[in-house]
Amino acid sequence: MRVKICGLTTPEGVMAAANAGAAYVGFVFFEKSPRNLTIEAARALAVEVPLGVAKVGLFVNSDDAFLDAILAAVPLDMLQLHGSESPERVAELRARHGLPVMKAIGVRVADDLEAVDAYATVADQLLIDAKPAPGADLPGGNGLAFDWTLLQGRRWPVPWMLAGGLTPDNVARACNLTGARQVDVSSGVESAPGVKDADLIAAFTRAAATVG
Ligand SMILES: O=C(O)c1ccccc1NCC(=O)[C@H](O)[C@H](O)COP(=O)(O)O
Repeated sequence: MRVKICGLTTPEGVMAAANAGAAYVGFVFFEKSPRNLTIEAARALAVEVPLGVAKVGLFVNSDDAFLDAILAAVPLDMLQLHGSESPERVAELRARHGLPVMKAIGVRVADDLEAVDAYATVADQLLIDAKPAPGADLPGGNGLAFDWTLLQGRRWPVPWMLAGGLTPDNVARACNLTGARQVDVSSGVESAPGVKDADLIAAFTRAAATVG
């Protein structure tokens, strides 16, 4: 089981994630988010991430200039695209930056899964997340779960992660229901929006590790 802890904002949070065995740490570059990082803050965090833990930058419909500026300063290992980027834009960014790209897809009903196939041919990984409520400020990181049974029997040709409303209490059940072997969490390991809790991070990775 591989765990991604998303929306880290402090060195303590990064170390808590690494010490708990996270395979990925996520840094948010989206102004409206309580987890948003400046370039300087992100660089300071990224250089402290232990080798072997992948540093994922989360972007929402970012333009080339913004991505260029972040990538010139912050040593990221993967781009997570969490907006309405088209399959063509995913392919373009993957080629332009030479980094693997994970495309997030929001799911509320079965029809939402139709979009996944188009991205599975151009992205390196998929992030299957809950679709936010209409009018929500954030396209992700809302602590909202979706109906996990929608994923039963679904398979894609690239690795995928399950996200959306996961917590230490529900992550094992979510993985057993969906067959997920990678999970992503943000709100479920926070004591307040944007404030990661080391005990919850450790509890989350322990619970994920119980999945057979
Ligand atoms: O975390 C944010 O603030 C955020 C902002 C804009 C786009 C995506 C964002 N977060 C995505 C995630 O943290 C996760 O990939 C995923 O949505 C799960 O979040 P949560 O339900 O809070 O565990």
